[in-house]
Amino acid sequence: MTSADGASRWAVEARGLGKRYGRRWAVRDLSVRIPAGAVCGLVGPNGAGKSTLLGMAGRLVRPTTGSLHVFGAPVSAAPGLTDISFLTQDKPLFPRFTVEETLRLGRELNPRWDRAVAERIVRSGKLSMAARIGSLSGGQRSRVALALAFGKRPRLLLLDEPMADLDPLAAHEIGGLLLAEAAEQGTTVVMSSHRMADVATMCDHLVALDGGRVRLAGEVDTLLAAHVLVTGVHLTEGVPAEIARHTVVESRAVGRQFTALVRPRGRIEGDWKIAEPGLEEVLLGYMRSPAAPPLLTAAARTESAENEEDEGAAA
Ligand SMILES: Nc1ncnc2c1ncn2[C@@H]1O[C@H](COP(=O)(O)OP(=O)(O)OP(=O)(O)O)[C@@H](O)[C@H]1O
Repeated sequence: MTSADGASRWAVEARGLGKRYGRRWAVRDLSVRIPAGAVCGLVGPNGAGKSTLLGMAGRLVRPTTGSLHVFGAPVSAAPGLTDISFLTQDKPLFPRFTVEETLRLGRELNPRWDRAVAERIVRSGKLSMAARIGSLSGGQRSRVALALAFGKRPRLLLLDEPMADLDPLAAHEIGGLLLAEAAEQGTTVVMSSHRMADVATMCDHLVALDGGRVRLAGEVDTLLAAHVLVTGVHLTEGVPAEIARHTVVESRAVGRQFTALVRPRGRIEGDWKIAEPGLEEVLLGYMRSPAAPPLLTAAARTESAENEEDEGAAA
């Protein structure tokens, strides 16, 4: 879909997207949208397919099946090259270059180079422009790599675990910087992370993968609002009938104490305590329960999937 000014509303749109390595699918039959302007967390256990999806959007990995559009154009189309900046997990930089030489290379390679943005990111870490990359700590290198990525002024910034080697203070500082720069430049950010706290504080959208498939996708607030935590006393085996009427993502009983993560289809009857779950509780519930049906909010569903099961507050 394109908006009135001709720009696509969707930064990323995958339909039936798949990537197979040998006989094994890393990403399988994936249909999902990420709106332009979103800061989207890409989460899931090791081997879920996060890097593969980022790699396909960043043109480092060629899809086996399906289609992938970035801002409405097929990802393979040449004109979009400068629109995308992809920071891979290994954050490749030349160790013998100084910070200044690294930024100069960024300027020479990128026609839309924004020197002020790149230098601001570097200077806010109190890095010397004369320091060699090889002499920097992991976190300091991450900062230079982010400066390069933002200096490109991409419309879509793909970050593969950008906070992985940062201490909590640096992660907090770089996270804030990233959000401020993204908001100022209108950049869409898709970042993979295992750090739920970062995702919860930074991201307004979420795509959760497991086994190469989407388990949850959409606005964080809408996804959270679609779930409740139900607790109470239950004397018999199994899920109580009044709970089983709803979509039960996960349930467990310890003694007489019953707990369930539920996508309610209307009011939950009975003497149950109902609470709002946190993002981590929802994500862990889906990761522990592979049989629970996936949930994509209306904003995340592609048209081909729009007639699929409609339930809960997220529909
Ligand atoms: N180049 C490759 N060759 C063969 N298999 C691969 C390759 N890249 C990824 N895979 C496989 O694809 C699956 C998904 O891997 P991917 O790196 O996308 O997962 P991930 O979610 O990013 O994991 P992590 O959280 O550990 O970084 C895994 O089973 C992995 O072994």
